[in-house]
Amino acid sequence: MLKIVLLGAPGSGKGTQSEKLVAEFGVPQISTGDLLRSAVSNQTELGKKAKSAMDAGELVSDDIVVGMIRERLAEDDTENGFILDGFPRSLDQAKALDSLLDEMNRPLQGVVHIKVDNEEIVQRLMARGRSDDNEETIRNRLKVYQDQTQPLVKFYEDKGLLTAVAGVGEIDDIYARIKAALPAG
Ligand SMILES: Nc1ncnc2c1ncn2[C@@H]1O[C@H](COP(=O)(O)OP(=O)(O)O)[C@@H](O)[C@H]1O
Ligand SMILES: [Mg+2]
Repeated sequence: MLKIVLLGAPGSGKGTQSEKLVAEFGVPQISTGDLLRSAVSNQTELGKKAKSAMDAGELVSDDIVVGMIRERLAEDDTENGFILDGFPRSLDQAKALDSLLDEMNRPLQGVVHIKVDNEEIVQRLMARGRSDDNEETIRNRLKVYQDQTQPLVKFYEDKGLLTAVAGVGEIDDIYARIKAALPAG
């Protein structure tokens, strides 16, 4: 059983580290960014609504992402847990997640905060070069992260759920730190 949130700036390595956790623990990674990008490329109604916010590096509306998470968590493969990547991204989303997990009687076990400093983040995102990774969007996403997502550090700290790990160095070394930070049970 592993029910965790990976918290960290865009480009902090949440996706990379999730893949390794998925392989080892056999629970799915749930990435709102990946779900949204797939909705955009499939040109669904939801994708059409989300696209402009994504292109601008803004947050997509809560009703869209919370609805997506609600549906995804209802699927059978989350029976043994989940790794949330890129959600929650604001206090409102964190509170929505709390009540959702309450409803389902599946409380969160822990939150791992992958810490990488801003300069390194900008370098990584510029190198990644996804369509929502141009310089202006990157700058805006970092601002959105600082304003809206960073407050989650305190929110989860206050709940006694947060562990921070250094997100720099070799991927395998970071993974070892994350494993050491995982909640027991
Ligand atoms: N929880 C969320 N709430 C609102 N918007 C989101 C959320 N997750 C992803 N998005 C949208 O999708 C974009 C890409 O997200 P993501 O793939 O998680 O980026 P990264 O992995 O670089 O942090 C975000 O900039 C945002 O527009
Ligand atoms: Mg990601």
